[in-house]
Amino acid sequence: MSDQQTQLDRRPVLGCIADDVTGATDLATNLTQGGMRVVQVMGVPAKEDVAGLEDVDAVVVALKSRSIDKADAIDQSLAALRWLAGLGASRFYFKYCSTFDSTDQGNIGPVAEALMDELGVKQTIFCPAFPGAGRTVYQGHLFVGDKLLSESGLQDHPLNPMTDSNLLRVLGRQSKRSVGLLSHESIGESSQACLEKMSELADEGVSFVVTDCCHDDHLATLAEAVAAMPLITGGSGLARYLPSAYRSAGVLAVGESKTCLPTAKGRKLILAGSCSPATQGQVKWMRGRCEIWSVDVEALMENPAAEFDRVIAWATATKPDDTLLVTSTSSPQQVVTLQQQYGSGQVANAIEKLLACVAKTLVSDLGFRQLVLAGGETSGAIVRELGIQKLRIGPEICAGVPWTETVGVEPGLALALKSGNFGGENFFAVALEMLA
Ligand SMILES: Nc1ncnc2c1ncn2[C@@H]1O[C@H](COP(=O)(O)OP(=O)(O)O)[C@@H](O)[C@H]1O
Ligand SMILES: O=C(O)[C@@H](O)C(=O)COP(=O)(O)O
Repeated sequence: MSDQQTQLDRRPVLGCIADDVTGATDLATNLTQGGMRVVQVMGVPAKEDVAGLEDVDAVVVALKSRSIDKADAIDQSLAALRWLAGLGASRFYFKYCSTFDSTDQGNIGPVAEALMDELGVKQTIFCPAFPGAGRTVYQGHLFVGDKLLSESGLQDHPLNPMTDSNLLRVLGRQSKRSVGLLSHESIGESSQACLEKMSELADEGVSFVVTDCCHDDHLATLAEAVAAMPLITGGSGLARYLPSAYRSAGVLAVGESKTCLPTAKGRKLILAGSCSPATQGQVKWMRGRCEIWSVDVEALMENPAAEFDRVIAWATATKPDDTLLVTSTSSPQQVVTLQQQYGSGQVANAIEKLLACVAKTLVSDLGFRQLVLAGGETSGAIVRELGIQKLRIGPEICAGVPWTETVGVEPGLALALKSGNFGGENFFAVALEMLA
């Protein structure tokens, strides 16, 4: 038994590694709804840091490894795996985006491969589907609502444009492993049929299995089929059905998880760095409904300190009960122009840094305590700047986005970390009204 385990009453059943922070809360809320007690930690904690992890069923480690160099993503993911294994977890979940955000270099395939090697696992599944949020997979092709991934707006993502909807091809470019399909026919039949098909694929040397999934019943069947696998990979949809599958398999006690809204009181702040179509619509919807600062990205690139000073001066001049929204969201054409002018990494970093520094100053100097953040990379940068280490998961605002509350830091904050492409057009207002 490891030192970590001796300090815990029970071992978590499931250890999760999420490649971004909004993805982590998405996963955590789905596991919670399935009845697991879940804690989310930011980055890989120190070995001895097990506070707050007593009596949990699942622990989610939130990394910021989606758009970094693949060697670094592998190192961080392996460190997370080892820390979770040290807690006693025996099953692991690698969570990435339901829109499979990645490039030909990775990081989904290479990280999955490294985790498989570390665990001595020969086969794993790739299940990004999340029908509740409109993500389905048919014959290995990913759809967002009624559109193929490559026509859904994700083809214009600033960091990982998704221009191919065929996940077998996408993974085939990221790894030398053989990739196969578990089709909706097997999944529609039964979990036993899935196991037989996966075993056939294994005999053919297929170690990466992309799973079709058209609706929630498919996820439930798939969850049963994979309940014994040491490593599974996917979006968060499958997570909703895993707790029940684990209970049926006898590895998770019957229990319920209760969630409650965060109690932090204070000013309300929305920070949106996502350029996804959903966030663009949500920002537009807020016009006239709160005070908005649109970042002048060109001015920021020329003189970051001056743009920061302007945002803070504007925020300081607002009334104490105003809700503030600071956004850099731009149309695909504007993003391309800015990237050509300054470089995509440079623009992304400068905006993330600005929003993170604005968040820090508004929290520490102006009493903002209820924060809604839009965008995975954006949220990762802000949460890091705020020094947040653990989150308690609260009630869901929309599919995949819960309210959360910081644990163990002063001042306590209510945080909603929204995936760029999640939520209806009134998401920001709905989220904040829940706390009113
Ligand atoms: N106007 C812009 N031009 C170029 N890049 C931008 C702009 N606004 C934001 N970005 C960058 O785009 C990235 C958006 O990623 P992210 O925050 O993960 O959103 P999403 O959840 O939509 O993927 C961030 O790195 C952000 O800094
Ligand atoms: O699976 C999903 O779609 C989300 O959980 C997710 O990963 C969000 O990523 P961002 O769109 O970058 O916020």
